[in-house]
Amino acid sequence: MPGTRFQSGDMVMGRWPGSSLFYEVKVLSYDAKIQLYTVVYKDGTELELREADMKNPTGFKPSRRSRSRSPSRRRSRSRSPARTTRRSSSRTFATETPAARKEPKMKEVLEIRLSPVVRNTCHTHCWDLEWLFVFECFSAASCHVLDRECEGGMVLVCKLLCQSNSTRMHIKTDRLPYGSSHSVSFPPVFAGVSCMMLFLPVAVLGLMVVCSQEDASLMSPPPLPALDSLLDPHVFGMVVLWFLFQALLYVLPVGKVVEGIPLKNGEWLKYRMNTLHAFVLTVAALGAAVHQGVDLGYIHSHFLQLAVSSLLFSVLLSVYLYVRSRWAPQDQLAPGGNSGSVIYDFFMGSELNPRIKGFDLKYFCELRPGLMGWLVINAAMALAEMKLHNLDYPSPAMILVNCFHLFYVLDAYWHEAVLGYMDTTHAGFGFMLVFGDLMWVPFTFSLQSYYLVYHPSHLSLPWIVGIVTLNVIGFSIFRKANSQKNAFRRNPSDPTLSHLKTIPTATGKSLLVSGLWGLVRHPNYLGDLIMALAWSLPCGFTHILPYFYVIYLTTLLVHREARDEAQCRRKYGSAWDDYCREVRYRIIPRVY
Ligand SMILES: NC(=O)C1=CN([C@@H]2O[C@H](COP(=O)(O)OP(=O)(O)OC[C@H]3O[C@@H](n4cnc5c(N)ncnc54)[C@H](OP(=O)(O)O)[C@@H]3O)[C@@H](O)[C@H]2O)C=CC1
Ligand SMILES: CC(C)=CCC[C@@H](C)[C@H]1CC=C2C3=C(CC[C@@]21C)[C@@]1(C)CC[C@H](O)C(C)(C)[C@@H]1CC3
Repeated sequence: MPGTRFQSGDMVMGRWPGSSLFYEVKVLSYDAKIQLYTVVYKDGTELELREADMKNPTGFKPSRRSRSRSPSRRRSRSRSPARTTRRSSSRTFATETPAARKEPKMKEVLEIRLSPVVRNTCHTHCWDLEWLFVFECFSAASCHVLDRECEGGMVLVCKLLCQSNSTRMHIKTDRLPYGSSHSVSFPPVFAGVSCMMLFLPVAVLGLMVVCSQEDASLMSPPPLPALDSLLDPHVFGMVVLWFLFQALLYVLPVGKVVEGIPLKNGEWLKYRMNTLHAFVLTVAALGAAVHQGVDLGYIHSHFLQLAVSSLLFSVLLSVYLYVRSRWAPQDQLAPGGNSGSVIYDFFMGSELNPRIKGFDLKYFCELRPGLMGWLVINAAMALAEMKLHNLDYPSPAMILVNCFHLFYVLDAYWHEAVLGYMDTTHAGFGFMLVFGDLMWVPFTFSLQSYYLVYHPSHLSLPWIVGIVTLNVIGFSIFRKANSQKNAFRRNPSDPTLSHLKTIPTATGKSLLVSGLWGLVRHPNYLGDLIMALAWSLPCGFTHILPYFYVIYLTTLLVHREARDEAQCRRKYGSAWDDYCREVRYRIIPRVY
């Protein structure tokens, strides 16, 4: 490349688009016509950079900077955001301009997350493929697609223009920043999603049927009753009534209104926090109904019918959600939420936070009809146990299970916890979550109390004390970890957290790296799993079925952890690798 400042093969420092961060790049070529260098970053991203955005590596010195802003946190080991990429003894792979040193300013860093989703099953012509690009920008910077290079109908490289500084980027789909792409290949997805939609409801019903057998063995499941005997219009009416009653409580003008997550268009969603009020009013209403002669035993005697009606209701609600999502504006869709496959979008959900006026369907379903229904079912099972075994009081095992579950749900209500969780902020609201909230949660989470109705379990006092202690330990870890993380995300300078060590990341957010978050990378999952075990133990060791919840939660959280890990690696780059090196275990110390 005669006459140019940098030659092909040179290792130089290149600015990451939209940010003030420089990373080591290799010069590939120079286009004299447009006066741009094509460079490749260490993670494989190819960009076209202007000469002004490239510097000689010798001019770079590692910056010294405290890891945290609060004076108390400054005591902890210093680490610059340069550590978001690795450093060698001889040179600095990334460094920052003084402007980026104050963490709030680091919001200027642009994080690009591309989720290409094929919208068309036709793989023959590349222009038949539409792509959905999800950009998570921490500044007003945005990019638009200039062009695509395709081969065999698949997009290989996307050419993007970063509007904030006119940088052009070529992003290879197999080399997205931090190596992630979720291109959807339809035939397997279609089959997988269809199987899950059939399998999950049948599994719930199967578990319920086995639970009511004397030999509650999964090895000898009895046949499912005929579907028409399970579909009862009266029961369906009760399910609809329950949903509407909870919806009515949700819209009551009590409880404070808080801001949740910002939408892609910068708007902040508002949520009314009145789950505890709703809980108290539900208990009062049920108390009044029982006083008026309503028999809660109906729930036990129509348990399967209730589950089937909830399933039907979930399907209808999901159809409504799918249909309305077709008209939803693009900026209200979940990442990857409009894949073009009916079945996939129906299952995963397209809209992120579907609302009817201010009524947030996802937030409502996550916390109310299902979780509250779970508690009511538990109470009904305690009554059924007393009736079946002629008891004055429920058994200690039943009391323990009821109390643990009640405590867990009240904790969720006290903290109105779901706003910052992955499902609220990232997942579309489709059949999976609707079914999860309205059928899976109430009818599988209550399996332990249902099991105890038919399988009495005698607990000695030391055993009771041991189980309660285990639950307290699990809950303390779960609560403390979630509260610390939430408080830290709300206010990173929170004085109550100033004793904790943190690692800064290039996005401007830091990661907690000591205390519970220094023990394992998901202490909140650990606490949840310990609690799950404590909930199963009162049922004894005769059958595996009461341990279904632990098995489900372990599977779900291990999968979630992997998904979150991939997301965090993409978001935080090698700062996340640093965190993983410092905190080696994911969920269980020294085991996993
Ligand atoms: N009972 C049940 O069926 C279920 C219960 N749960 C429970 O729900 C709760 C929430 O779970 P979930 O939403 O999956 O995940 P988390 O609440 O753990 O959220 C993960 C996010 O936390 C942030 N984070 C990760 N590590 C750190 C760190 N070291 N310091 C600061 N922030 C960090 C990252 O987001 P960012 O950096 O962007 O803020 C990451 O994406 C858990 O307690 C879980 O056990 C979950 C699923 C099912
Ligand atoms: C198999 C299948 C269809 C799974 C769907 C998953 C859902 C059942 C769960 C996904 C995340 C959940 C959370 C809770 C309940 C289960 C679902 C909906 C939660 C509301 C329970 C109470 C907790 O305190 C919580 C608020 C932390 C929790 C949030 C995640």
